[in-house]
Amino acid sequence: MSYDLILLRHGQSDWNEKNLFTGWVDVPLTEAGRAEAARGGELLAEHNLLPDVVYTSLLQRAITTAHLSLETADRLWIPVKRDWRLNERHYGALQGKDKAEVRDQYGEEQFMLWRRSYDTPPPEIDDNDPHSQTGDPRYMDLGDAAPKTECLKDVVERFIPYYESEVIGDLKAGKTVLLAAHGNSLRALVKYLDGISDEDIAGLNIPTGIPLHYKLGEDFTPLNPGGTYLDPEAAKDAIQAVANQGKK
Ligand SMILES: O=C(O)[C@@H](CO)OP(=O)(O)O
Repeated sequence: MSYDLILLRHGQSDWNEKNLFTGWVDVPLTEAGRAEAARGGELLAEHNLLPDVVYTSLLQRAITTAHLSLETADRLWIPVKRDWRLNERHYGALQGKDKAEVRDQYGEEQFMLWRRSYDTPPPEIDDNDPHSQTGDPRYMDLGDAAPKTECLKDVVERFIPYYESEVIGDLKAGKTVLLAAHGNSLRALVKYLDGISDEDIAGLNIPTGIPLHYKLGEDFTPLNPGGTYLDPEAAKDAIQAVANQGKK
């Protein structure tokens, strides 16, 4: 018995293109990002990995990516489950800031600590910051639990319990699950699936728009550790591009 789980980071967003820290800011896909999403759907169809259910975050770049890929794969009709727990990591006071400028201002070490360390969150975002989510109706139910910054550990702590209680149930029922989410929320899940250490996860980057297939065994651990990118060549270059962000 095995289970099919597909992780899909959204296609390029406006702020990926501009090299800005994004987090919970709800920016749209670029035209290139929309094309990546459609190509993602083609890859699903080519590999006969047709999702039976899709999970998305509450952010339009993941929602649109899921929609465009499912449209291409002719699976627009499947059930959709959306939850804030799949959201990108909240980037705190860095949201809206230029990555290269932050790196120049604070230095490489602090930049990488904020960006990739497991447990050092950026400073909290101020409620009056134009990029704060305070008052956003989609997070009203969260009340005081709504984050104002997060490190990767915080994402693991919100996302993994949800994965275990919701997603595993669908997998158990024999459904092929597509999870359309974000660079850091998917890093949190990959850390958990592959048992990556707090230190080593710093070196793992996920490219936009390329489906990553995990075949899970009976105990829901990967039969193909690290997963399999459906377009491995494109993934290699794209992973390097994410790693180099902030460099000039
Ligand atoms: O800005 C962000 O929200 C994320 C993903 O684009 O960036 P990074 O890869 O630097 O964590």
